[in-house]
Amino acid sequence: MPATRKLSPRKRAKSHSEESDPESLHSDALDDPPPKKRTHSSRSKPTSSSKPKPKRRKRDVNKADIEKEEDQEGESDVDLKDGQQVVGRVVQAPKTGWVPPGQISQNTLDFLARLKDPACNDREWFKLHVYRRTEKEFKEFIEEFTNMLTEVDSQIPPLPPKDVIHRIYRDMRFSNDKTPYKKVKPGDESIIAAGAWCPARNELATLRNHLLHSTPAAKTLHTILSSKAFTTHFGPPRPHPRGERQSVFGHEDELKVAPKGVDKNHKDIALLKCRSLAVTYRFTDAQVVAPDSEFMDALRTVVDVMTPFVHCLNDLMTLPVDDESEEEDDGGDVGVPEEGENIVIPVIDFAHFEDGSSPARITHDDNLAQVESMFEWVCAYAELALTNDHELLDIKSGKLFSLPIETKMLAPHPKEGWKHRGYSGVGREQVSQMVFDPSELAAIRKQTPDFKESFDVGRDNCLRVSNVWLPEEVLPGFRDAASTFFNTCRQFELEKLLPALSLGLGLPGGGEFLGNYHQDAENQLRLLHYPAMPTEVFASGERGRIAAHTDFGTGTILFQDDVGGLEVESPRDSGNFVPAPPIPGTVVFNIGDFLMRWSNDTLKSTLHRVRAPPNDGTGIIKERFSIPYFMSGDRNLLVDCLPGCWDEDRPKKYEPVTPGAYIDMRLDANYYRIISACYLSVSNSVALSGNC
Ligand SMILES: O=C(O)CCC(=O)C(=O)O
Ligand SMILES: [Fe+2]
Repeated sequence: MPATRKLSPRKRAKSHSEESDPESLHSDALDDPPPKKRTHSSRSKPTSSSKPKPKRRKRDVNKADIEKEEDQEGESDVDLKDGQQVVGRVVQAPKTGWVPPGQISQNTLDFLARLKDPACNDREWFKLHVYRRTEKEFKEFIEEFTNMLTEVDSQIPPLPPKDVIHRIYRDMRFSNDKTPYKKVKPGDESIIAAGAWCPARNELATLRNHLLHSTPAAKTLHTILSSKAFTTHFGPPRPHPRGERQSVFGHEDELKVAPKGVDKNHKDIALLKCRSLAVTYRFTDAQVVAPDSEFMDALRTVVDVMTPFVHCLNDLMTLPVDDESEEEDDGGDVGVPEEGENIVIPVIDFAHFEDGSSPARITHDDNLAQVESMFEWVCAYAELALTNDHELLDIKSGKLFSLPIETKMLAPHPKEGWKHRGYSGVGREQVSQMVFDPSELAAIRKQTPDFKESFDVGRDNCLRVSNVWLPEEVLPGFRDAASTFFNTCRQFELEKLLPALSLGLGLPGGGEFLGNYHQDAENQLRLLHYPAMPTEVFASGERGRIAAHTDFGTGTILFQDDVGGLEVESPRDSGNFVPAPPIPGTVVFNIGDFLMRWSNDTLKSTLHRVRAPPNDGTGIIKERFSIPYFMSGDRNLLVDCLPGCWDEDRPKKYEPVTPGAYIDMRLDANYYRIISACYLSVSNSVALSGNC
């Protein structure tokens, strides 16, 4: 409730001196205990013996406000004795709505919110509305917070609140904005942040040196950034596709190009471009003012996750890089697991899935456990009874690509980029990972394109996109074999894979949930050929057969021959690619970006790439054949976050979207010259094999 306060001459003198010294406007100085006695009389103008009006009464609007508020409160009458004048009115803190020490009240948020209003952000308003109570509340909160912080992180010194709370006064000397107090952002924008913000030059150099040499500390950083707790709070360990904040990425000071002297294809280039390595966690106002110290508990959870990150950064910025432990990262040894890595890509055995015409169920508990474990993994091998059709990979597809180019061009990929059917020659497509900025795309496209050719096949009788076939006499039986292969994949998708995923995610409908969204899917089977190349082409390590990317859709089943070179990023160690070599009788399944979005990032799409296999001494890197089968949801069904993948603590991160709109957006980024086939990226690969 507002109250007028009379100031004695002594007080008034103090107030006058405060005008010229913003620091003295601190609430402690101003908001003295209320006068013991308040008198009521008509509000007096200063008497002739009063001192002149203070200069700072510069804004009539405030005067009017004061009068209005005083009148409203019926407290406009103040008996002024000689020598007294009203220099301001202190608005008392609300009487209700306060909370026990260690919590934040709505009163405090309201006060901070009003500071954002320029009409309030002036000294007069501040003096009149200083809520000493709010400040006290915040100091008590910080005291509790520091106790919690020092309990969780023993490296943090227990400093008193006054030493850690920022002053609210702005330094206006060099600013056009002359509002004196910092404007906090009201409305669900409270954050806790941790990390290294604009580290000094030497510290940044040391940190980058660790990354460049893949030191143990750098590996620890990757492990932390990719850990489940960290990604749940701060997002996947890679830059956001639209440059937004995600994990440590997306700060304004990030470099656009590689730091001087650093290879732009370095596996840690995204981290090397960061100048600040910091993460932020946001709380809604409702969370901040939640009763029973819920907010402090929530902060503790986040601090728990942040602590190893902070310790690791301290190491990265201070520990010298041990020359002995330097590992040259020339990219030439990709495909060979690093020593001590011991990474095993699980094999998911679908043998226990029921067979039959009705949607398959998982009938074996162990099997369900395996499916669940696949969610923790980038890439798993699962069994799929496609071994017979596999000959298509070796024979038909081999024959197809050895035809003369003029013959292959009898089934050209349509000019419309989105019609992913028919033949695309070497260099038509270059896979770019989530780059949507036109200038960046142009730069990527200037690089030599991926050396591969492809033939895309879709479902027969699709009205929107028809297949483009070679004349039958050119390659007899090819059309039949490719269609059969497509149908086998489709059957596996509907009867085994989608039910397994639905059950593994605990979706309603007994395994049928995801299948219902994949009824007319315009999936693509892509026959891929990477021609043999002289070793020198890959010698620098800068070029691979296909650049690191994630696939776009629900997921991809990927068949590969025995040449090798496929690698997937370890889910626990961002930037660390591990080989996913062919395992006889299995295929690889990867989860795509759309399913990641659909599942509110519960399932992670995983980066994969194809590097040249190690040099076998012949001077030639062997050709490679592979066949991805890209699965995507029904184009026009609007999908919202999957049930069970969001709740109050895990709010939905994405707007509903149709698979069609999402994939079109991704595909736009991928093709150049003659735009060729659809490219859906795989992550969380599962390899399928055996006798389901
Ligand atoms: O050739 C391969 O094994 C990988 C192909 C691939 O990732 C893709 O086409 O999306
Ligand atoms: Fe892919």
